[in-house]
Amino acid sequence: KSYGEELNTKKFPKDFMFGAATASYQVEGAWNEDGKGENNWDHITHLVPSPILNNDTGDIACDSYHKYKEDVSLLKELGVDFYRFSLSWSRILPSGFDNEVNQLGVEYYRNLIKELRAHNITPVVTIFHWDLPQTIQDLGGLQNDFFIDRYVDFARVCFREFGEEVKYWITFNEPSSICYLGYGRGWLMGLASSPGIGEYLCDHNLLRAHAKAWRMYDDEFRKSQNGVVGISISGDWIEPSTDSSADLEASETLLQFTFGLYIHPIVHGDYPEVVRTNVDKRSVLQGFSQSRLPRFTQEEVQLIRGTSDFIGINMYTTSLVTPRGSDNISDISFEADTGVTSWKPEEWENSGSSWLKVYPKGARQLLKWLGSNYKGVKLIITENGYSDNNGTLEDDKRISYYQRYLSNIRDAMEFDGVDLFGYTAWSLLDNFEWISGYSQKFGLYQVDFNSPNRTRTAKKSAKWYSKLTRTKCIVDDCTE
Ligand SMILES: O=S(=O)(O)CCCN1CCN(CCO[C@@H]2O[C@H](CO)[C@@H](O)[C@H](O)[C@H]2O)CC1
Repeated sequence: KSYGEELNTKKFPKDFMFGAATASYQVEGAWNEDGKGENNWDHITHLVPSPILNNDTGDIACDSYHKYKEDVSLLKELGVDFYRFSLSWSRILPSGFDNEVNQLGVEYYRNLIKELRAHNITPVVTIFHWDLPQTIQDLGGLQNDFFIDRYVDFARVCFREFGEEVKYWITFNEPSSICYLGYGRGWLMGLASSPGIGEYLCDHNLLRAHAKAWRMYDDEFRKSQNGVVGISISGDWIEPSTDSSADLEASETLLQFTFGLYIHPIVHGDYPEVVRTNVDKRSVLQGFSQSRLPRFTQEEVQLIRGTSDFIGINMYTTSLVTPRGSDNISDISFEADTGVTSWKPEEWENSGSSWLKVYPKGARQLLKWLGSNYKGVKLIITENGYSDNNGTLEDDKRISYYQRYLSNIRDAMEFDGVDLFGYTAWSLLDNFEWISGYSQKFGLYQVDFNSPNRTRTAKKSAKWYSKLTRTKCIVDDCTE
């Protein structure tokens, strides 16, 4: 049974920021309008046969490209301090390269940002949330170090075009989903999977691209624009399946392979010890003359260290872990490199997503682990939310999920000294849930995908959230 059910703390500090999030490919639609170029998701969802459930596509999605003013009115109704959204690279740079800037694409984001600021809502902009120009994916995408400078070129265009109004930037959304799922298991990017090899090339290039973009902002834009640049890291809290030392060590190992793989280089400069050692050792045993995990040069270690003004955390759920029984050395994969096996017990509380089991205590444990491993790093929850499959307006389960998770998050701040400055609900709207299509609903607002109007309707959770943003209180009455 998941624990952390009791609501200890219920009230957030008055300056704590609450927001809501979406992502470009999941809500915008207008996939080929006003000069936008094709991206990997246009490509993947148009494959025949399609790998997407029900052959769903983001061709229209929530039609936020045309309905962004309505979206902002919903955000106003929610009373959020900020709105986290992402930029479609191929809407701004149709060829993927900075040889041609699509002014209509730039205008769309300019108008959205203007509308937000007119309603006193702070824009929090994710530069890359998984939609990659197909031209760059065709060149190997993030597995090719050619990607690094293409990304920095794109980031420079974003800072230049929007940086006067945008002060919060996120370079990448969920490196592990991009690299491990995208190139390791062929899920999110090109469907060509390269477990244990392509995914590490992706990690290595993504970290260097992030660092170069942060340095470029620091050198060329920070003085005049005075913003902050971070990154959003996702992963499960990894709970030892027993309190044996082997399980405790297995938990630490998997946390280092999921969170540490990205945050350790950004904070300390290089990969975590256990990641380096495990992959190097297994690569040698497998006959590789070079480790499958590339090495940073000393110069790159200096380049990457200290390249984040904050760390965003996307948290949803928890996994149990234990060491793997034996090591089949011919198994070239991330999972084998970790040396552990993780799972989610059947009996844990469900959601509308098989991978999302409800385990509120994990929220506190994860923040505590991050706070103690990366002292002095400012944290913000850039995604947390709950799915169902029917999009019901009477979404009491979503409210309960949010209350229990938020209380545990508040506990981490109150009792574990975690330095957290904001929280983001995923998502503002029901939207395109990647290869699950529209079958999983995460929105505070229901979207009617059968109507050409893509009608938005407030769920019960939207009314609850709009009270939370104003009272900072997660229950009806906080006068304890
Ligand atoms: O069981 S499997 O291993 O075969 C599938 C695991 C797939 N999950 C999907 C969710 N993702 C993190 C959350 O992903 C995030 O959260 C939202 C909800 O998913 C997305 O809509 C956002 O775009 C994304 O940022 C981690 C990987």
